[in-house]
Amino acid sequence: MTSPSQKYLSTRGGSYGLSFEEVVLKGLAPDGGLFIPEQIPELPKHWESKWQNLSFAELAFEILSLYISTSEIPSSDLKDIIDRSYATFRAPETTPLVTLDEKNNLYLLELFHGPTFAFKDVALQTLGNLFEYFLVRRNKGKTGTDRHHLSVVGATSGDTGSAAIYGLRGKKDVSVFILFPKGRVSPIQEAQMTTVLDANVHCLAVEGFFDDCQDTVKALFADPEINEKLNLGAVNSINWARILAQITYYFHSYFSLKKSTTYKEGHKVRFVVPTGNFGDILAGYFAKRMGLPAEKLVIATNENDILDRFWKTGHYEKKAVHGVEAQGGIAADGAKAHEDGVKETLSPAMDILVSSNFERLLWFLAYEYAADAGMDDEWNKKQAGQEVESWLKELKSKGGFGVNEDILKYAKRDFESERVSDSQTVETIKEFYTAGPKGSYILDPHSAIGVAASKRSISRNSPADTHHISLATAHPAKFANAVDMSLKSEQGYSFDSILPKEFVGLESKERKIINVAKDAGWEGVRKIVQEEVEAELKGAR
Ligand SMILES: Cc1ncc(COP(=O)(O)O)c(C=O)c1O
Ligand SMILES: N[C@@H](CCOP(=O)(O)O)C(=O)O
Repeated sequence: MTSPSQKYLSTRGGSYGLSFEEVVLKGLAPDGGLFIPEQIPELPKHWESKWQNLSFAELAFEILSLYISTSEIPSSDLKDIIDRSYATFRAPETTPLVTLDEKNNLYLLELFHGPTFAFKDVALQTLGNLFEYFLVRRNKGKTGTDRHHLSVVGATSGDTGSAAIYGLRGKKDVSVFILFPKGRVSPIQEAQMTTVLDANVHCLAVEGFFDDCQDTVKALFADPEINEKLNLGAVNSINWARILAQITYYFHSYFSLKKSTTYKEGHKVRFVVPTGNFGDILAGYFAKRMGLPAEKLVIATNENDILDRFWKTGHYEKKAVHGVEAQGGIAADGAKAHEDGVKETLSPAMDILVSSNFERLLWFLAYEYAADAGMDDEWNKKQAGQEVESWLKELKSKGGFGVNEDILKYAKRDFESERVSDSQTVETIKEFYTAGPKGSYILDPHSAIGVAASKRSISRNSPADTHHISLATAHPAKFANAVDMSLKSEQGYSFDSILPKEFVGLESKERKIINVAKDAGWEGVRKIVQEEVEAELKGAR
C-alpha cells in the first residue's frame, strides 16, 4: 500500500497525488512549485534501538523506504541503488563524525568523502542511480526515438555541478547540462566539471551570478514546449530526491554522537548548517519533524544573508534593508557587492541571493497557520498552496515579502540563524588550525561558517549538556583562495599537503566548455540545450 508520505504535491497547489518516480523525473512542478510529500512520515516504534547500529546505507534504506512505496521500487532494488551509491565513498562510515572541541562538545560532521569532495555527493550519487533505474525500466525493449531520453539541466555555484556530473557521466539515455557563473567558482571546482569529456556532459559558462543560472534553469522548466520535447530533469535541490537522501546523515550523526563518551541521556543536540539554497538544512527539518530529537537547527549564512534577515525580521527581501548595505560597490565590511545584491565572498558556493528550498519550508509554515483555523486537511493544504503562491509572486514583483508574527514564531521554534562575515570566516579557519582544541584542523570556508555559528550558539547554551553537530560541507582543498589567505603566514602550513591525489594535475587537463553569450538569455540556453541533445542523439542512434 502507498502511504501519504509516499505521495507528493506541489507547494503552489497545482499537483496532488504524484508518485515518487514522477516527482524525481519532473524535478519542478508545472505550476513552478516544488514537490513535497503529502505527509511527513512518523518514525517506526522503537526506531532508536532498531536503527542505532545500522550502517549508513542500511539507515538510508530505512529512511528512503518511508518516502518510496515498494510498489514503485521493490525493496531489493532500492537496497541495490543505495549500496551502489555509497560504495563510491572513501570513508567506511560514509559521513564520519569527528570531535572538533571536546570541552565544548562541538563535533564536525564530515560530508565530503564522496567522489567530488563535497556534501552534494551524498544525494547526487543516489539521484544519478535513481535516474538510471527509472530510465532502464521505461526503456525496456524500446529502440531509437521510442526511448525516453532525459535532459538534465542544473545550476551550480561550484559543487552541485561536479557532483551531478560525477553521478551522471556516461549514463545511458541522459544528457547533462550544467550552468555555472563564469569566473565565480573556484579553479578546482571549474576543473572538476569541465575536464569531464564524456559525450553526455555539457558545461555552460554563464556571464553573471549563480542566481542568473538558477533563474535560467527555472525558466527552462517553466517552458512547456522544451519540457515536452526534451524531458527536462533537475539535479539541483529543487529535486525532492536531493533533500530525501540528505535526511540520512542527520540520523546517522545522531547515533554516532550517542555512542561518544561525552553524551548522556537527556543531553540536547543542535545541528549547525552552512546554508545557501536551504536544501541541506531542510533535510534536517524533515528529520526533526519525523521525530529526530534535534533541539534546534542553526542556519549559518555568509554575507549573502537573506535567510538570516528573514529570521530576524520576518521579511524575506532580496536587498538588505538594514545592516551591511548590499547595493553596488564595496560594502561596509569589505565584501564586494553588486547591483542585484549578491556579494562575492570567500565562501562562493553560498553566494546565493534567493534560496530556492525556502519555499518548501514556507509551505509547512503556511500549512500550520491554516491548520489553526480548525478546518479539514484538504482546506489547510489548499490554503498553504495559495499563500505560498502569493508570497512568491510578491518576491518576483516587489523583490520581497513579509510574513505575520505567528508564521515567524513557527519558524523560530525549529530554527535559529547566524550571519558570518568573511573576516570571521578567516579567523575561524586560523583558530582551528593553530589552536584547535584537538590539534590542527583545516576547515574549508563554508564549514568554517558553520563552526563560527556553532561557537556563538555554544556561548548561549551550556555546552555541558548541549552538543553541537556542525556540518562540514566541503574539503578545504576545493577552496585554495580562502584557505591560503587564512593560513599562508602560519608556520608549517602548506596547501599541497592537503591536496587529494584526485586534484593533482586536474587543472592542466583538457577541458570542454560552452561559453554562453552575455545577452543570450534563457532562450539562448534553450537553443544550446536543444542543439546539443539533437547532436548527441544523432551520434548515439
Ligand atoms: C560547500 C557548500 N556548503 C554549503 C552549501 C549550502 O548548502 P545549501 O544550498 O543546501 O543550503 C553549498 C551549496 O549550496 C556548498 O556547496
Ligand atoms: N552551492 C550549490 C548551489 C546549488 O544548490 P543546490 O543545492 O540547489 O543544487 C552549488 O554548489 O552548486
